[in-house]
Amino acid sequence: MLRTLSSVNYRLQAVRTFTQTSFFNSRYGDLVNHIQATVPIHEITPSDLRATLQATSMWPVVIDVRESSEHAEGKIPHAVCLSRGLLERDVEKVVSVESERPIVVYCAGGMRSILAAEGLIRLGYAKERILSLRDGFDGWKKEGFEIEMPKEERK
Ligand SMILES: O=S(=O)([O-])[S-]
Repeated sequence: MLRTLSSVNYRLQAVRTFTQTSFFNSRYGDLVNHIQATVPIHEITPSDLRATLQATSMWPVVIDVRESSEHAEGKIPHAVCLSRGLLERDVEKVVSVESERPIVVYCAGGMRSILAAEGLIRLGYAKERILSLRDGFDGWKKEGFEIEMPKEERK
């Protein structure tokens, strides 16, 4: 499905159902699936996000909602780190509710970002602006796309 979001074309992915794995309990999966059944949150693939970041003059705001302990493995270039726990509190410092810029949220595997996206919509961000990165940072890495490593901390 191709959808126009301001000047940016996104190929939106069909809503999918998450099945339980050893990484999360079934209630967590049920919660994510419930959001996808009721809201739902649009997803973008790593390839489509990369193409968008390379092609468009209207970059989406990319927000990394992983915890700081997960940043050692790097992040998507230019992404803003705002962990899931601080997202609703601090997101307006990064992008305003009134802005038309698309927002892509990502986590490690693509589930927490669904919850994060729902939180943004509840805050008042237009649903049409919000995308979750399918398969998250793991999917981005698997494609072999660029990774920005954290700067060495000064001692
Ligand atoms: O929430 S997660 O997909 O990063 S495990």
